[in-house]
Amino acid sequence: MPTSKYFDQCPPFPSGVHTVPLPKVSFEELQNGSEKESQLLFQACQEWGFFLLNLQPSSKGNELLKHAEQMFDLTNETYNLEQSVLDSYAYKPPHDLTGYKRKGQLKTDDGKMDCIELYSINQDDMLGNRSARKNADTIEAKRADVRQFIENSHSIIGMPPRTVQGVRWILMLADVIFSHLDKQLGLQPGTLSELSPLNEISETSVRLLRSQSQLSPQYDSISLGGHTDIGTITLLFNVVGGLQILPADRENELENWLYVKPEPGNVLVNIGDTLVEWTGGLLRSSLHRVITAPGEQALVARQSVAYLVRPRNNASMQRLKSGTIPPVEQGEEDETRSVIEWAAWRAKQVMLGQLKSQTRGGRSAVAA
Ligand SMILES: O=C(O)CCC(=O)C(=O)O
Ligand SMILES: [Fe+2]
Repeated sequence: MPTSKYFDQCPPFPSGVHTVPLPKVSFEELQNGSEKESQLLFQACQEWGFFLLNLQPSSKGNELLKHAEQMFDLTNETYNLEQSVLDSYAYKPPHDLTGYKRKGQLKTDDGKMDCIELYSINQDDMLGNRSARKNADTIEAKRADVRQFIENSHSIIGMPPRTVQGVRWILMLADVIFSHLDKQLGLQPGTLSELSPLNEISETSVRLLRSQSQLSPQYDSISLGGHTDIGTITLLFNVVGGLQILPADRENELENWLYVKPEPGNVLVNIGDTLVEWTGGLLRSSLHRVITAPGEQALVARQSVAYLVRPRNNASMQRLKSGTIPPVEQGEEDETRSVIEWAAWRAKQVMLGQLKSQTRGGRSAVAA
């Protein structure tokens, strides 16, 4: 979530709604190599597939919060554009998900249509790894800010920063998270980072999301249907509530979903399906969705910013090998497709209704 500026502008998250007791992991402790924090992170990735990462008081963490705030400003500027202008940057599913998706184009769990707008910005476009796309003017004007957001986020997750002005901070986050996951999974240091380098083509994106305020809120209205993220890891910044997680052992019924309470100074981190595949189901990718914000928060527009990390397109989906990751057993099929082939197959399965989004993974580790 960004710094408190955006929190101060909206009504408080109400008490009395059911929230997920998500573990809070300290980024500074992870940077310092704390084994306790490393284990907390790993357990959260197994039990919930989600955790809150407290970016304060780390200076690198605070830098990321400032960049996230710039992305919130960019979201505001972009959604202030005329509808016809936004529509001229429309995404082209299923092959090209970069660009703008207006509300009402996706079916939600209850058979109704979504009410969220998305604008996806392609990482390679921002970093210059592929020829530049023409994005909305607001985004074109802020290419340097977006690059900076990507670089800083990436470094927090786990990719060696490249000397591209701006993008480095988001990448730093990834570096830290992946190095702890490498350790807990018994992988060689650098394994996960090397699968997602910034200078190789991937489907990684920065997504700006917005749903409008409601005058007479319908609290059970689903803005974005239940799904898991397809990539490795997602960093999600939000201020207004509405994000919900379905705990692993629960049926998909309204009362079973739990809200995530946005916390100033924190970023929400979640595991995607690729890490479930690579770890033979050791890590969990949880079903989540967006519903009308609770209480008075429904009366204001809701925006969020997601950094959705995908591995390089030519990486393999094959299970990683270590003393901790369960080996492929007899009768089990090992995945041999590349990241890009697997993603295309999966998108097709979902479109044909043959693959239902559901929580996956969370299996116990083998004794090392
Ligand atoms: O807006 C949110 O809080 C969630 C967005 C999300 O889950 C996604 O973009 O994949
Ligand atoms: Fe998601």
